[in-house]
Amino acid sequence: MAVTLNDRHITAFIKGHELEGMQPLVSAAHTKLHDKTGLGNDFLGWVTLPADYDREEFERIQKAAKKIQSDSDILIVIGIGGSYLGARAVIEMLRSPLYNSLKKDTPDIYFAGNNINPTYLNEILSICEGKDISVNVISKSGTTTEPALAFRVFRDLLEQKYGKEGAKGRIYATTDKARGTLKELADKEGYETFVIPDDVGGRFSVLTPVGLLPIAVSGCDIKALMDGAAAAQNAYANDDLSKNDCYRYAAYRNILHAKGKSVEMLVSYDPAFTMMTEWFKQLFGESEGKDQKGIYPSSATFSTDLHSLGQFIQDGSRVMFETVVDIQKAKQDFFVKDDPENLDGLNFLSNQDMSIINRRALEGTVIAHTEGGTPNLILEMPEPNEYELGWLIYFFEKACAVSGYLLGVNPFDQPGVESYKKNMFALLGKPGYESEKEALLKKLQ
Ligand SMILES: O=P(O)(O)OC[C@H]1O[C@H](O)[C@H](O)[C@@H](O)[C@@H]1O
Repeated sequence: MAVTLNDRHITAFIKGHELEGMQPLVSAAHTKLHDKTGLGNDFLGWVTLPADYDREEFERIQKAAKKIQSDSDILIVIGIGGSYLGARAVIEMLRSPLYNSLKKDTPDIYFAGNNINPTYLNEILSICEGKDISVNVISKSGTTTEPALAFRVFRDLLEQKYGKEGAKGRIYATTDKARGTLKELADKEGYETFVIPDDVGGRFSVLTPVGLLPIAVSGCDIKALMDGAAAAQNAYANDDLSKNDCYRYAAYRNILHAKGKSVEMLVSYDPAFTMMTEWFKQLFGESEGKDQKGIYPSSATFSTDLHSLGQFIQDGSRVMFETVVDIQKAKQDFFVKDDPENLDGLNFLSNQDMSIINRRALEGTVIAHTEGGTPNLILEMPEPNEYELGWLIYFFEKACAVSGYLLGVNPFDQPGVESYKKNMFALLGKPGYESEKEALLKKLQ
């Protein structure tokens, strides 16, 4: 079954001819993407990846996942940004945000190297005490500070615990095929390595070994994930806006942006989807937010955030639109029983599944927010399974690329990320940054 765009509620904000007017622009973006003639055309490997991924490496991923499942209580996944968010997002969505606390026969999974907070690191280390551990260190560049620092700590821990030879059999490195410090280290130490293809940027890499190894360790069916993405690749291969939901979503975003909607809120009614919204924020934020342009990607999980951000969405500055991911089937439902005494006055909710109550919350909110002046697009995902999620991931990746081209930016670079790094390195005294240090220190006085 397919992920589909329900655009019924957008008609209050966008007229038919506005969408028709976008067709030539969308077709031009489509051609750039498929003929590889647009900005950033070195980074288009993800477009056909679901069909042409490396099958031999895929087998190795599944073998490594089985080994980790059989010899480890805990898998530490070290990475940041595109080398972190996708794996965590898929595991939380398909297994559970409470994955580590569930009764299960797969290892616990902790994510490290996604911040520089010492307390967080210490807490993970103490959880590891007395447990068998494997480590998957992930970095495309192989030089990112946060994961490199965390890996130094966990490499040391594994070598202390298992000896150099034992540690070697428990460390898996996912990185560039040839370049970077991590690749050199992995080759020198003899770790098993997995390759992030040159032409797939970090934020588009969840369907490469970056995401696939940790996701497989959690017990998800990575073949079905890839099959869903491949189905989406087929479904969105035609540029006709009336038949291509992915492109229609990109076009609507662009029209709304031109009408002053500068914030998109990705919303779901399932806490398991919350990390998917974090993945979405990197994907769209780094792809579109440049040259002083772009829609600011934000997120909310309802009904939770209806009790915090709901007021603003209904009634605050009219700067945002919502994209609601409507996951139409709950993994597990809960039957709300009748209470003969009805002391809490809740019998109007009883004798039905809780998912129905959640659905009424969605329906009521979509109408309220739309009437309040916040446009709502709805993405219907029939079931929370591997196939559908693979489809949804590809949907967002392709929509993001087309949106970026419609906006006139290079969706595949992230030059703005370097500024803070330069300052941080200078302040920490990294060799090569000496001249900047003094000037920065003066600014801090
Ligand atoms: O995979 P890595 O090379 O370690 O990069 C991890 C992340 O860090 C960078 O600063 C970029 O802004 C991200 O796009 C990237 O996903």
